Parts: sequence; structure tokens; C-alpha cells
Amino acid sequence: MKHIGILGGTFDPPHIGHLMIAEEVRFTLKLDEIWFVPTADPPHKRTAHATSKERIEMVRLMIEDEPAFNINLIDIKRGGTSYTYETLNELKKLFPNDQFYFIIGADMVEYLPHWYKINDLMKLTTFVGVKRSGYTLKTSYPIMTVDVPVFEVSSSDIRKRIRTGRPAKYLVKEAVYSYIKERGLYESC
Ligand SMILES: Nc1ncnc2c1ncn2[C@@H]1O[C@H](COP(=O)(O)OP(=O)(O)OP(=O)(O)O)[C@@H](O)[C@H]1O
Ligand SMILES: O=C(O)c1ccc[n+]([C@@H]2O[C@H](COP(=O)([O-])O)[C@@H](O)[C@H]2O)c1
Repeated sequence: MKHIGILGGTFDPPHIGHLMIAEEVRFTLKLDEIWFVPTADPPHKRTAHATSKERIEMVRLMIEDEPAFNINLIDIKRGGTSYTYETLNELKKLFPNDQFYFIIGADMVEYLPHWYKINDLMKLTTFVGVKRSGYTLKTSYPIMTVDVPVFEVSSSDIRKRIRTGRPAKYLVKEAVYSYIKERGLYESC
């Protein structure tokens, strides 16, 4: 049986906050692997600015040096709104012997009451909440928490920085930054 951490996200773009929480949770819970799962349409925010292909490529570039990190395209292949209940149902059918830990930042912990079929979803996975500036990990749902350094980095701030010509270079992996610049991503969004 493998213990697998899932980091679902829009990854528009993927940044060092994602890497940091994935590595802290992997280490603390002694997980075998972390799977980065890019969404098709995110359930609670507007569609991504970059295309699915671009977001997949950026995640690939971000994790290429890390053998314990993988990308899984289950949400993008299913298409439509990426409800985690559906993702976990599919994963449990495909990998019945493995145990999944769904990693979420505190903003998503606060949003848990609004998740699709949340009570059924709670039976399919263990949620692992991590701190995020401006949000609390207090919830009535039975989640685990892992202590992480608080990094204020967010994809929306990175997009805004690129649009307004402020520095974003060290908020993403070098290869991701080069990809963003080569393609001119986020310059006008
Ligand atoms: N700096 C961070 N610290 C802790 N958790 C984070 C951080 N950035 C993202 N996360 C978590 O990672 C998951 C995927 O995040 P997502 O891809 O939506 O990035 P984001 O930075 O939250 O994007 P945006 O700013 O566009 O909303 C979510 O559970 C989110 O809470
Ligand atoms: O299933 C839901 O209702 C639901 C609501 C909000 C977020 N999620 C999932 O949480 C992950 C992080 O979402 P986001 O929008 O912060 O990138 C991603 O995998 C989403 O599919 C899922």
C-alpha cells in the first residue's frame, strides 16, 4: 500500500508555495509520493488564464528534478468542473490499495463547507490543511494539519506582478519563469 499526497490546484502558474507545502507534507507524513493534479475548470474561481496545456507544462517543469513528485492528469482528462469528490472516487477505483491525503491551504480549509458532496468526500480521503497568510485552519471538519512556513506567494499575485512589470522571478522555479517569459504569459490578464 502506498501513501500518496494529492495537491490539486489551478497552478496558474505553479509557484514555490506549492513546492514548499508538498515537500513539508511529504516529509512530515512520510508519504511515498506527491501527485500534482491540475484542475480542468476550478470549482470556485474563474477559468484559468493559461491554457490547460500550458499549466501542465509548467507543473512538469517545476517538478522535473524531484523523483517523489509526479503529475496526474485525471481532472483535465475528465474535463468540466473539477470536483474533488469525483477525482477521489476515480482514484480509489484505479488504485484501491493506496491511501490518499488531499493537501489544501487554509483558504481552501475555510471553503470546505461549500465543497461538492463534502460529507461523502470526507469518507474518501484524509484532508491535510496547511497555514496560509490571512486564513485560519479552524474547521469543524476532521482534518489533519501540518506545520509549514508561511509564504505569502500566490498565483494571483504572480500574475499581477507580471502584468505590472514587478519582479516575479524568484517566486517560481527558474524553468517555469523562462517558460512564462518565452510565451508572454500573464502580460495582459
Ligand atoms: N503560499 C501558499 N501557502 C499555502 N498553501 C498554498 C499556497 N499557495 C497555494 N496554496 C494551496 O495550494 C492549492 C492550489 O493552489 P492554486 O493553484 O489555486 O494557487 P493559488 O496561489 O491559491 O492561486 P490564486 O492566487 O490564483 O487563487 C490550494 O489548496 C491552495 O490553498
Ligand atoms: O470539490 C469541490 O467542491 C472543490 C472546491 C474547491 C476546490 N476544490 C479543489 O481544491 C484544489 C485547489 O483548488 P484551487 O481552486 O485553489 O486551485 C483543486 O484540486 C480543486 O479542484 C474542490
